[in-house]
Parts: sequence; C-alpha cells; structure tokens
Amino acid sequence: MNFEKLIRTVPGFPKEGILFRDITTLLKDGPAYKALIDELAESVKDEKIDVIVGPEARGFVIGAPLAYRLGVGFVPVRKPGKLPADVYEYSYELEYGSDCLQMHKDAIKPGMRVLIADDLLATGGTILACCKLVEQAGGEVAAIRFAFKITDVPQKPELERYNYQTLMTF
Ligand SMILES: O=P(O)(O)OC[C@H]1O[C@H](OP(=O)(O)OP(=O)(O)O)[C@H](O)[C@@H]1O
Ligand SMILES: Nc1ncnc2[nH]cnc12
Repeated sequence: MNFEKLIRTVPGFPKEGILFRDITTLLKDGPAYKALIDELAESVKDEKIDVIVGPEARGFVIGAPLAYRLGVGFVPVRKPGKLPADVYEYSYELEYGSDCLQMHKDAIKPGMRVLIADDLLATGGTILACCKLVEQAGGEVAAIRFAFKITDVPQKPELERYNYQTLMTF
C-alpha cells in the first residue's frame, strides 16, 4: 500500500526547522492502519520473537496491535514517573530535545528475544534507548521495525549493529 500519501507533513512543529511527519492521518484510515500492521508482521515472519517492546506514545500504536497480530506480549517503555514498579532507566537525545525512558525491571526475562517497534526512525535515540533497556534486563534485541524513517537528520551509527528495517523512507 502507498502509505506515504497518508502521512501529513507539518513544517515548524514542535519548533522551527522541524518537518513533522504526522501519522494520525494514516491511523484514522482503518484499512491503511490494518495494512501497515500486516506489513510489519510480514516483515518479521522469519524471526523468533517472544515479546514486543514499544516506546511511549506512538510506539504503543504500532507495537500493541503488532503484538496482538503475532500473539506475543507487549512491554511499554515509558517516560519517567509513569511505571509503578522498579524500573531500568536510560537518557538520550532527540531531534528536538532530550528525554529519558524507563521500563519495568521484571518486564523482560534474561534470554528473551525482543522485537522493538515504533512509528518513526529519526536520530535513532529513542530506539537505542529501548535497546539499552532491553539489554539491561538481559534480553536480546532480535529485530527492530519502524513504519518509516526520515532522512533529514543524521542517524546514530550505533543502530547499524541491530537488525532493523523500515517500511518507508521520507
Ligand atoms: O529517532 P528519534 O530521534 O529518537 O525520534 C523518533 C521518536 O520520536 C517520536 O516520539 P516522541 O519522542 O516525539 O514521543 P511521542 O511518541 O510521545 O510523540 C517518534 O514516535 C519516535 O519514538
Ligand atoms: N520529524 C519528525 N516528525 C515526527 N516525529 C518525529 N520524531 C522525531 N522527529 C520527528
């Protein structure tokens, strides 16, 4: 499916110089949303996956339906102060600021094969933070999947160590 035409571009959000790629225009289209999740599921059909990890908030919209589709569990990675039990924590840089992410310590068992899923790859800071959290828990990052990536920011080279794919590029 041609998903690109369903993504809205908003220049200057959340600050000047950023071309914001808004997936809400794709998500509200039922057949397109379903096709996106189906294509992501197809892209991991040869991987052995025990659980999916997705970062707040847009990673939930991709990761949770993908987990349902694959019949595996879903682990949320959240912004600080949202998870009630003991957490691992990792701080990272964003295209437009910095952030910190947390994951429950008991969410991933050592040796579990983890698929990390998110809507968009920009610098890779968010997804690398998720990788660090999975690895702190003793999990293995088996694969990373994004709906799309943007090429207007430099991507962190460390991401090349991982098995990652995107369905589209902007
Ligand atoms: O590759 P990066 O440079 O890390 O950027 C990509 C991340 O940025 C966006 O999330 P954001 O932090 O804006 O949070 P949101 O999902 O709550 O909107 C997006 O959903 C990715 O998670
Ligand atoms: N340009 C962008 N558009 C939408 N989400 C983003 N997250 C990081 N960079 C982004």
